[in-house]
Amino acid sequence: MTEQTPFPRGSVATGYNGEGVENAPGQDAPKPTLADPVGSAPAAWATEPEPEQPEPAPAPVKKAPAKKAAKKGVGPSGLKKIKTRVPAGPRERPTVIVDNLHITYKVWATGKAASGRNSEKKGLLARTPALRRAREVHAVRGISFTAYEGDAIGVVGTNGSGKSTLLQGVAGLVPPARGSIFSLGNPTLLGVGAALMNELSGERNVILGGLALGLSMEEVRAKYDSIVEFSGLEPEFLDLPMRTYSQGMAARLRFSIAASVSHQVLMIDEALSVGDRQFQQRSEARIRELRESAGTVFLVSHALPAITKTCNRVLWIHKGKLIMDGGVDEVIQAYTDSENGPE
Ligand SMILES: Nc1ncnc2c1ncn2[C@@H]1O[C@H](COP(=O)(O)OP(=O)(O)OP(=O)(O)O)[C@@H](O)[C@H]1O
Repeated sequence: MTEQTPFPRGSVATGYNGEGVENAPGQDAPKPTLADPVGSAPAAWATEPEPEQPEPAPAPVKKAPAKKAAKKGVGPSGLKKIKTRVPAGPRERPTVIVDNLHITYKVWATGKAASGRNSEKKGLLARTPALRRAREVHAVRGISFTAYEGDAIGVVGTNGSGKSTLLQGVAGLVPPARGSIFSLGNPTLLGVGAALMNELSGERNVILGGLALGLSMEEVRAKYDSIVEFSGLEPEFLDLPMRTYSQGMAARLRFSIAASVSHQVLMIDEALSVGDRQFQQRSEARIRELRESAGTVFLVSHALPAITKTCNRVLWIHKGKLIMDGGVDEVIQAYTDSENGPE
């Protein structure tokens, strides 16, 4: 479990110079230009930087073996540092600016979260002080990028590299430890775990989900048939509680509800991989439409072909750092070729 704090909202990012972004992944990415940080743009929110904390004493730097250190362009993680230019595209207006974002989770060594003062005093752990030391997982380490209207951004990386955490940060579900996130509108995160009500029928969940997305009852009624049709669920299932659905069926319904409205920023975390082939094709086409309607779509997936077909840009994350940000072909190629690439 994570330790969460209320997520401040408020100021606004406008006037960003929307040119191609030169990115030295995870390290020397340029600072976004934020003119008029408070006020006049469409509804937006931003995290507020935390008050300055004294920097902890630097950990002793482990020297890389002489042979490796001599290898030009290779960072301490053993990954080749690659500078890329994000391909010129429909980059008029930024929709998401992530500036030097750090996200940490605090967990007890036993796997229990540091959920409150009392948890220290309760149970067996209280008698075994060595075990109940909190551990910090630094899941996102200084990531910076800017997303633009019309961008469909694939996010790739091995298991545990920080992809989901990054999207959860952008969605405001986990607070940044450091850094800032600026966004137009409220980014919608569609994950496999996104909550619908298991005890309610599919039909009720379509209505509930539509209302939760800000549609009026009339708009939900008008979209109802197309949502059900898109999901491909047999009509008889719509009367049954969601808990009787398979994981794939539930994921299809969730995607269909979320994709029925245009989002300024829609983030999809592995939700596509659970549907069948036909549904995946429909979903990929819908992502392209959403992107064309000037929204920004983020797609976290281990299915590289899905990313190749739907995205114009890819972020490669490794151990919480942005390794590469660029066009689909070059990033997928570098990721696939890397020893830190797909398992
Ligand atoms: N709720 C949590 N509490 C503590 N640690 C977490 C939590 N969620 C993720 N982590 C840790 O943060 C790191 C990044 O995890 P994250 O789920 O973001 O990776 P991912 O790239 O999405 O992985 P995958 O491809 O397996 O879904 C991992 O080390 C993981 O163990």
